[in-house]
Amino acid sequence: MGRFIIDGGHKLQGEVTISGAKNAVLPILAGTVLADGECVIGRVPKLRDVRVMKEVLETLGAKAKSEEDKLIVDTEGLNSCEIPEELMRKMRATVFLMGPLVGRFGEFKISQPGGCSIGTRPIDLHIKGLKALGVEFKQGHGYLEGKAEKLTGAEIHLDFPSVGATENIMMAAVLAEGKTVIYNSAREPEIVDLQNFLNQLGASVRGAGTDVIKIQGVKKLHPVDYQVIPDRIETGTFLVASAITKGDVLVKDVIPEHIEAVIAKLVEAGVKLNVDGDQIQVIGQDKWQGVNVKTLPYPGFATDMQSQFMTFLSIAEGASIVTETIFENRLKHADELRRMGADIKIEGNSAIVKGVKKLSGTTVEATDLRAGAALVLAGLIAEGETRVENIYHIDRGYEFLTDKLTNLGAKIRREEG
Ligand SMILES: CC(=O)N[C@H]1[C@@H](OP(=O)(O)OP(=O)(O)OC[C@H]2O[C@@H](n3ccc(=O)[nH]c3=O)[C@H](O)[C@@H]2O)O[C@H](CO)[C@@H](O)[C@@H]1O
Ligand SMILES: C=C(OP(=O)(O)O)C(=O)O
Repeated sequence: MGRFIIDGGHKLQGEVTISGAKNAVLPILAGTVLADGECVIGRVPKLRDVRVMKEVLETLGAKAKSEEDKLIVDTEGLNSCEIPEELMRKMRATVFLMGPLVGRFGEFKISQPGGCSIGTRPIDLHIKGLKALGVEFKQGHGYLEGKAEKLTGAEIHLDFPSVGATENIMMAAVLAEGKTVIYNSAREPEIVDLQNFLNQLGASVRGAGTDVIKIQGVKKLHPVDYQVIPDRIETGTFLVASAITKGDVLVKDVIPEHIEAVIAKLVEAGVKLNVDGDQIQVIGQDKWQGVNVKTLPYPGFATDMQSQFMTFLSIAEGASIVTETIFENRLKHADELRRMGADIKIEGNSAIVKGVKKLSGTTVEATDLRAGAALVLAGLIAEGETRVENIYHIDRGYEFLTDKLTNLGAKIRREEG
């Protein structure tokens, strides 16, 4: 399974460059199916989820090869619309293939997607949206089939601004006949990135970044070169890593507007940050205050930063309340942080965190991707050695994590087996 072994207590210092965004590149790679030919996607992070997406595309008949930080995907030879169950189970983002496959070929066959154990994560809103465009669904033993003779634009009201449902509907609608309007759409930066990619392919999508997205269907799309946005969650994780070790780190190649909510909370807690263009300098402080955090859809505080922030608050001065409103089971890291000496009590969907003076190293388990990141952060400041088990979760979302942290002065190594 593999583990990280961290010797805590070292200040992080220096510069770190942020990789491409996992949550932007995955729908974009799925979206390459829409264009018949070779797309060159740039700033592709080397992550487990990206490798799975590449394997899925190859299973469908596409050719995909990596060149430095590029992934070249040729979807001309695509000859299957069925994703095998063992690949579906490997990650959540396989579900993004529904929209592109039905858009280009009028059909798909998938099974329930995998992903982090942070909640039940139904796909009813994806299905509702695709149905509105004309997709007929058939559910069998462990599979879900979708077919459409023709896709027709529709007005779709999402009950919740689901990121994945918004993306799937966008990708199905670009080749539908007529106009689609998605109301209460998700506003995350990754949606804007997908809109930009689709429009370069020749689609007509407007409004991403707001809660109404309008898509005018076109007849055909063509392949392009495209570069994905930097990862705002990796950015936030390194800001916290610097702050929590009282370090002094320049975080480079970022889009600060994408993590304003995290920056605002760090500043409220007393961390000094200098934002300058696409760089953020974190100036380490000896102490910081507890603050309350509530996760919300963008532009609110991202659920994907909640765990890492909880580690930060676990050694703040005073108490904090962390409330998780997006996923119903995303506070599991609290148990592991408690093993390291944190004082955290769970009440419903909130964690009451009372700052302690120090954490101490022990063996802890990553229960999901960001919980794993939170434990790595805890390991960086803990007294003694921390062993973070099940790091395959962390490999889903952080490129070159040990190298990046080691370059900043952390003592972290990976042990396989
Ligand atoms: C690959 C990717 O981009 N993953 C991100 C995406 O996940 P994902 O797209 O799965 O997240 P959603 O925005 O869809 O989910 C948010 C909430 O809506 C619920 N829901 C969602 C769809 C649906 O059909 N029915 C339903 O009830 C979910 O269970 C969850 O409680 O956005 C999340 C919220 O910002 C992030 O944490 C994930 O990192
Ligand atoms: C929950 C996450 O990812 P996914 O939706 O791919 O499971 C995440 O990136 O924190």
